[in-house]
Amino acid sequence: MQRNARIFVAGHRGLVGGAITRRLQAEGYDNLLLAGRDSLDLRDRDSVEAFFTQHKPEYVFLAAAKVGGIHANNTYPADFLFQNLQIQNNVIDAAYRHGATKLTFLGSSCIYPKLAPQPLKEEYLLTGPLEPTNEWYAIAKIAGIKLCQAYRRQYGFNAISLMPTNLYGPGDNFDLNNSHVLPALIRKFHEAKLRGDAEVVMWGTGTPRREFLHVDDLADAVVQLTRTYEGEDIVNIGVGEDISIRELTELVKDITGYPGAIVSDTSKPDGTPRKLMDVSRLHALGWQARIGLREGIEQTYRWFLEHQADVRG
Ligand SMILES: NC(=O)C1=CN([C@@H]2O[C@H](COP(=O)(O)OP(=O)(O)OC[C@H]3O[C@@H](n4cnc5c(N)ncnc54)[C@H](OP(=O)(O)O)[C@@H]3O)[C@@H](O)[C@H]2O)C=CC1
Ligand SMILES: C[C@H]1O[C@H](OP(=O)(O)OP(=O)(O)OC[C@H]2O[C@@H](n3cnc4c(=O)[nH]c(N)nc43)[C@H](O)[C@@H]2O)[C@@H](O)[C@@H](O)C1=O
Repeated sequence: MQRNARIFVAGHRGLVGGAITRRLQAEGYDNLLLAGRDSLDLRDRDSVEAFFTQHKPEYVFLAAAKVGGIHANNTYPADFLFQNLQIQNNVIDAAYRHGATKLTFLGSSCIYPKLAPQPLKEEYLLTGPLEPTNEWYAIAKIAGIKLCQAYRRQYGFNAISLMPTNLYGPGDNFDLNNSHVLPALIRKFHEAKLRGDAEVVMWGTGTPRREFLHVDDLADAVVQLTRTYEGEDIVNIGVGEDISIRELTELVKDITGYPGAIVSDTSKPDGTPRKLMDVSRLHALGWQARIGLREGIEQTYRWFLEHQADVRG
């Protein structure tokens, strides 16, 4: 990937797209194509076609998607399935037809069966039923993986698919209903501390286990693998360690300095009991996470404090 290559980061205002953009800029890539949803709605095939005709990106990072936590996934199944299929179909097909050198597609750990053995190996894809709260999103992501594989087999298009674990970091969505657990907890504890609330609500039982990767680590892995990995097989991107939601809640409480109690709302879904990535393929490709969870949450909390006025949600 030459420093002056035309690189389209789709979704550059999001958590992941923002981190990939920062990473590329820090490495001196100075020909980034950064059209936001206001000027380019990726659900619209004609607009995507016009964009690719005009700009002919050589590299495409597909980090635009309809994204949300367990509640959003469960509440808007049609949006998660249809919009994600539209975005990825339009972008992957246009990238191929307009001669892109490479496309990097991002899936998610939720593509694996709900009760798959742990840690989750890449070959467990399509071996069992999905978690019901996010099966719509997972089906779209699986279709994206398969589209990349099919275009590689039939047309020789160099599309790779990377599967990040749960992510967090600067630029996250801090909406209390639609975000993922980590930004939601940061905001809940911070606001409860300011208001002097006696308790903070943790959704579900606290027993599910999740793995969390800082988005700057993710961006590092995505850029490295885009440079070095060419293959049909998907690659997990994670840390290889997990934590229970109860332990995570205690950790965020400690970092934010909230003195009150934690209570469970068991009317909210737990989702998948455990999602721990097997990262042997990733390690064999020469990449390992660097940012520890406590350090990463502390840094994200500082970012939240500095940007509260413009956080999403
Ligand atoms: N966050 C996580 O924990 C994980 C994320 N991933 C994957 O990483 C990718 C990025 O996720 P993340 O950064 O967290 O999500 P965000 O919601 O933070 O960002 C998504 C981006 O996509 C853009 N977008 C959405 N719809 C459209 C559209 N119709 N046209 C143009 N742009 C659009 C959004 O624009 P706008 O701001 O205008 O809405 C936003 O910039 C996704 O593929 C997701 O599946 C994978 C695993 C975990
Ligand atoms: C990345 C991944 O993200 C989603 O899956 P998820 O991992 O289940 O997502 P989550 O971060 O929202 O929740 C993790 C756990 O945490 C608990 N929990 C406690 N308290 C809060 C809370 O306040 N907010 C949220 N959101 N969850 C909470 C919550 O009940 C659950 O047990 C997918 O839909 C899918 O889209 C996907 O790929």
